[in-house]
Amino acid sequence: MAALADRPFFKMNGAGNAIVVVDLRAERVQIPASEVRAVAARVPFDQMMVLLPARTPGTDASVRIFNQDGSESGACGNGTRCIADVLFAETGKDALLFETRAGLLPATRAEGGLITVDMGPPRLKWDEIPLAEPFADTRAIELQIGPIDAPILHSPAVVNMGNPHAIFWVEDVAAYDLSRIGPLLENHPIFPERANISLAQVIDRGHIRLRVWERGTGLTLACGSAACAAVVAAARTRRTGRAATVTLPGGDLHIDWRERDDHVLMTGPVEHEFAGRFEPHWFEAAA
Ligand SMILES: N[C@H](CCC[C@H](N)C(=O)O)C(=O)O
Repeated sequence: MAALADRPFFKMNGAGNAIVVVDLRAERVQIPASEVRAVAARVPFDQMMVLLPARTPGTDASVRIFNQDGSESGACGNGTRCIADVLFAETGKDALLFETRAGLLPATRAEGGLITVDMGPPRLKWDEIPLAEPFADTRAIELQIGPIDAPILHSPAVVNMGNPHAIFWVEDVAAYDLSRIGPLLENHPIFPERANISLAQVIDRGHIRLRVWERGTGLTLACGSAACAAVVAAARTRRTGRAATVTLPGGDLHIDWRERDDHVLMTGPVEHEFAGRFEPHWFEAAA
């Protein structure tokens, strides 16, 4: 029988980012990519967050984060807020610590029912992104698409927030066909682990508008780690300060790149949509 068959799940969203939450803390289960894709075909999601038994003392759960195509991500800010909301309700705690492939992520309650996740420090060296070749300055790397003398997009900033991001500065985020450009850039050979691709428009020193093509998933209404990466990239080039609001198609996220410890804090909403159970027959072709 499929590992996920018959398991209960929650469908939620974080600022519009579509999240499925599966709680497997009672046992340690292997989840084949084919089963992740089988779920995505029935309950469309951007990420599936799988809670597994805590491994490190002091943590509340370990988490695996799957994209629609079955690939894994080290970080998902919006999904982490969703699982925090589920565990806040279950445990009555105000602070939680999750272990992901990218490290330990603390989550806390914020004002107005919002939730804050500490996404840790950004990684900014070329081999930490990772890029396929050395660049001394990741604030703007040499990369462009379109005609050589009239590029459609060029010179992105690159940031690793537990996952790889490229941010292209544009005058108007709505002026591009991101569903066509996104896959070309996601799979560009400069990104050996692929990348999440963002178009960012600076509104003012405290406000960015963002559209994201997510690695392994595609166009999304919101991507938390991309919002963090955009503010880091903006602050590094003095486009904004270290704290800014990021407006995504699905809602607003508040990002604060804390001076004291270099950590990036992301605050935003979560929403419960429905609960369900993965039907065994969904996985028949996935075996
Ligand atoms: N939506 C997520 C990020 C997903 C990133 C994933 N697409 C990858 O890096 O493979 C967020 O809120 O941070």
